[in-house]
Amino acid sequence: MIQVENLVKTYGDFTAVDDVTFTAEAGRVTGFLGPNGAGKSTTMRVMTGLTPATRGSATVLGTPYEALQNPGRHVGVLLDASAQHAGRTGREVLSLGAMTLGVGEKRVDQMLEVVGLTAKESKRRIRNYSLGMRQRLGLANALLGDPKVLILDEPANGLDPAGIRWMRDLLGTFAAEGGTVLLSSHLLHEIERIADDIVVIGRGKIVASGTKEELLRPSGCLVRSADDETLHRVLSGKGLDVLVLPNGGLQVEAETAAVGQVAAEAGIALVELRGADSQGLEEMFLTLTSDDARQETAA
Ligand SMILES: Nc1ncnc2c1ncn2[C@@H]1O[C@H](COP(=O)(O)OP(=O)(O)OP(=O)(O)O)[C@@H](O)[C@H]1O
Repeated sequence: MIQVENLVKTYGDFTAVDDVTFTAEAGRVTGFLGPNGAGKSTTMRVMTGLTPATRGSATVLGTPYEALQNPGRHVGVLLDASAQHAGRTGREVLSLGAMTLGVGEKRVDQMLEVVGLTAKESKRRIRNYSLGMRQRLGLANALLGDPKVLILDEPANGLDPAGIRWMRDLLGTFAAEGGTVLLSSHLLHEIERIADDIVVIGRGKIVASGTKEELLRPSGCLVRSADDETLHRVLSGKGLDVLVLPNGGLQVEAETAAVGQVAAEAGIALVELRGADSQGLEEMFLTLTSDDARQETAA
């Protein structure tokens, strides 16, 4: 389990992580999402003892990372697959890791097999690895100490479709066996498939967290009428949240029966009235972080 409580990280007068609280539970995969610069990597760096917190705390298995004895036996970390020593071979990196952790060389062979790096590839220098191969090696390194917790920053980056599916299965099995997985990713469709729980961060603050089902549950209803403008005014007048949909019609945070009643009282004929569809993760993410995302502007 990972617990982050009221975590604050400032750089000078800039607040990168602003009072962040969430839990990644054992036996579950938690997706950590946010636009560029939202504070995901900074939070993960604090969790893994690489950056000190300004205030608040992050604990892994109930203990701050830096207080864990032989942390690699408890927590597998992959924060930047490109940061591995380019002049070493994959096998050398894993062998050194195995020595530090006090696990045998046999574990190196096992992990190479788990991540699908062949004996020949493992003897190549990392500078000649593709990004996907570096990710696989990074994951092998993270798994080396047979940890209970995995903290992975963009692990799917650079993996081909088969690699992404392989990683999904691997992390799913790890969690099913009682492990805790926290992973960040910009691949929202992937997160939607793999994550049990989702935490969304925007400009250093948590903007949503909960189970995937809770967060993606449809809410409210869709209504189209002969006079949407008047209907909008009447519904808003009743204190209901109303959103004008780009392709016509309104989304209202209320039961269909209540909306029908309001429309009838106002004498507005309805063309369509139904429960809202479940919005996908991408839609939810863009809605929640629309204020925080950088706008891509043409030069
Ligand atoms: N050492 C540092 N000094 C100053 N500012 C920093 C430092 N590290 C991170 N930041 C700033 O903190 C903010 C959060 O950065 P962070 O890398 O955590 O974002 P992120 O959510 O991981 O983004 P991305 O999706 O782009 O990887 C950014 O504005 C970044 O510029």
